[in-house]
Parts: sequence; structure tokens; C-alpha cells
Amino acid sequence: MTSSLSSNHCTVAVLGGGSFGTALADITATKGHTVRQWMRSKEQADAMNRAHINTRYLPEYEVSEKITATSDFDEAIDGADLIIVAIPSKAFRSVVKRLKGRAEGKLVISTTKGVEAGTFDLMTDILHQEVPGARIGVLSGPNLAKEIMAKCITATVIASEDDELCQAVQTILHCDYFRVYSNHDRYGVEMGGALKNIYAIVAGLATSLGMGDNTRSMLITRGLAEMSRFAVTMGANPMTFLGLSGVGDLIVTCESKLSRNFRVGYALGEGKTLKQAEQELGQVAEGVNTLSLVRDKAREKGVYMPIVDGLYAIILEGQDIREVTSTMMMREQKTDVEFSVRPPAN
Ligand SMILES: NC(=O)C1=CN([C@@H]2O[C@H](COP(=O)(O)OP(=O)(O)OC[C@H]3O[C@@H](n4cnc5c(N)ncnc54)[C@H](O)[C@@H]3O)[C@@H](O)[C@H]2O)C=CC1
Ligand SMILES: O=C(CO)COP(=O)(O)O
Repeated sequence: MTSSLSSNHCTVAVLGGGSFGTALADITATKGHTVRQWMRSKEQADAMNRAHINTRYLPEYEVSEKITATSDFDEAIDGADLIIVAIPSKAFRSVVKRLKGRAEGKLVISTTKGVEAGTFDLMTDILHQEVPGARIGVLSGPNLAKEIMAKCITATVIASEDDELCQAVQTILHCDYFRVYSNHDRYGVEMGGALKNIYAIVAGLATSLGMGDNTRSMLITRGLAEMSRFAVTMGANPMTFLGLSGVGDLIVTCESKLSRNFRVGYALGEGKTLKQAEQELGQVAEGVNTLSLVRDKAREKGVYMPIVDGLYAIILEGQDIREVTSTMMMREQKTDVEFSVRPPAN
């Protein structure tokens, strides 16, 4: 570990002016690190430096006065030991391209829970391509930004093949309400974060249609089987799905009205269109894009994903919710605990 990273003070750049970037900037600045948060809007950066509130994304919370918000990318990354990227997946590549040639040997971690359209790359794959020479990891777990701002006790996972990176990130972020575990299964941790958003949309939809706790429990459990089946086919370690970044994140996102993915599903259940639901939210709900990408990839790989297929039929093909649900419920009987990659041959 380099000396600044093993000491109590380092320089952190947070790329992204949304809810999660702000929550992580707040933790690191409160711990005494030098923190610069990059956001596109100069107005938003100026307002944050003046009032210490991210008025657009987290208006209810005051953030540390020690965060310097800036719309100047170069200023944000200058001298940073750790760069945290909290940018929606759609814009991730275009932003991290700007780090090329400027982050050799630096720690660069993604917090983004999505998959890139066209390539099916995860965000750390993009980092490897666009920022060669950087030390790369992913942070993922049951981490609702608003609960972190409210200092609710929370845990997360830093995943990387690079042990020193994991240790450094644990040291930099760990505090009395935020505990950081490490994991070597970068792919599984990152895939879990992306996949759980799909099931959160289903959970929101089911809840707004009047379904109850039995329904959500079924969804979470069968969703976990389905997402692990998919991720393991793609190269993940199945054990990762029993951890915070797997079942942990799935539970929080399927159970909380603070989840934007849950809220998109809820709005759909109220009869709103996908466009209306996303517009009302005004923030990113990654599960909407991930759904069609995963559905196509699962077909290509021959992975059985009935919940993904059902949600796709409802929100992207306009099929009737009750008919799709009824067809799913009336499928052939299955065993409870199985771990087959493909459906049993009939
Ligand atoms: N909010 C949460 O509770 C958590 C979010 N995440 C993940 O973190 C990622 C970011 O999420 P949030 O911060 O919550 O999103 P958000 O919707 O609150 O904010 C997104 C931010 O990205 C910025 N942005 C969008 N396109 C950009 C571009 N082309 N260039 C520069 N900035 C751009 C927006 O201006 C905004 O500041 C997502 O992938 C999300 O899944 C992960 C854990 C928790
Ligand atoms: O990933 C999250 C919690 O861990 C945030 O979920 P949403 O993007 O659905 O709000």
C-alpha cells in the first residue's frame, strides 16, 4: 500500500453529483480525507459549496462542509489517490474515458449497478479498457444513499482481485456506521448489484397491485435462484450471492420504497407508463435497461429466467400483468432448492 493510503489521510475524487456519490463523499470527508466531488452542473456545485446540501438529489441532508464540489473535472481528479465513480451506466464509459493516461497506479472504484448496452460489459470491465494501469475495484451492497446520509448502520463490499486495493478502500471508508467487507469475486459482486434491480421493479409492481409479504418473499427467494443461475453461468462464484452484495442488496431493494427501481415498479402497477414512471422519478433506475440486456443474454446462454421473461413481457411487450402472472404461476411444478443452470429437460 502506498504511504498516503495506509495513513489516515488521502485525497479522494468522487465522480458524480447524484445521491450515492454524495453519500460516499460525505463519509470520506467526515473522516478527514480531502474530498472533491465532480458534478456536471456548475450551479449545483456552487450551491453545494455554499449551503452544503445537494439540493437536487438529497435535499433533506446536510453534507460535510469539507467536501469541495466542482464542475472542473481536472480539478476533481488532481492528486487523487482514490477515484470513486458514481455515474449511471449509460454515461459511465464517456466519463471514465477522461481518466485515460491520468490514473496509472491510482485506485479507481465503480459504484454503478448496471450493464453496458451492446457489449454486456460491467463497469469494471469498462474501467480496465478505458483506464489501463489503474487499480480497479467495485463497491456494492445494500446501500440506500438516504439511509447512509441518515447514518443508519450499513455494510458494503469492496471487490477486487487486488488485495491491497480492498484493504485501502476498507480503511478509507470504514466508520462507525459504515462497515466495508472485502471479496475477490469482482464479477459476482458487480453482477449481483446489476441484477437485483430487475427483481426490485417486480417487487414494486407486485406491491402496488396489492400483493403481500408472502409474494415479496417468494420473489426475493426465486429471484435469488434465478440471478445466481445467470451470474454463475457468466463466471461468478455462487457463494457471493449469499453475501451482502447478493441477497443483501436484493432484500433491501425489493423491500424499500426508497429504492428507485422499486418505485418504478410501483408506478407501473398504478397504471403509469414506463416513461411516466421514469420521468416522475427524475433519477436513475438501472433495472429498466438491465432487464432487456439480461433477457437477451439469458436467451443466448440458455439460462432459464422466468421472472425476467415475465417482467419483460409486461413492461416491454405490453402484455397483460394478470395473464403473465397467471402463466408463471401455472407453469409445471419445480423443486424448491436446485442449482441447475438450465431447466430440467422434459
Ligand atoms: N442511490 C443509491 O442509493 C445507490 C446508487 N448506486 C448506483 O450508483 C449509480 C449512480 O447512482 P445515483 O448517484 O444514485 O444516481 P442519481 O440519479 O442520484 O444521480 C446521477 C448523477 O449522475 C450524473 N450524470 C448523469 N449523466 C452524466 C454524464 N454524462 N456526465 C456526468 N454526470 C452525469 C447526474 O448529473 C447525477 O449527478 C447507479 O448506477 C446506482 O445504481 C449504488 C448504490 C446505492
Ligand atoms: O442499489 C441500491 C441500494 O443498494 C439503490 O437502489 P435503487 O437504485 O433502486 O434506488
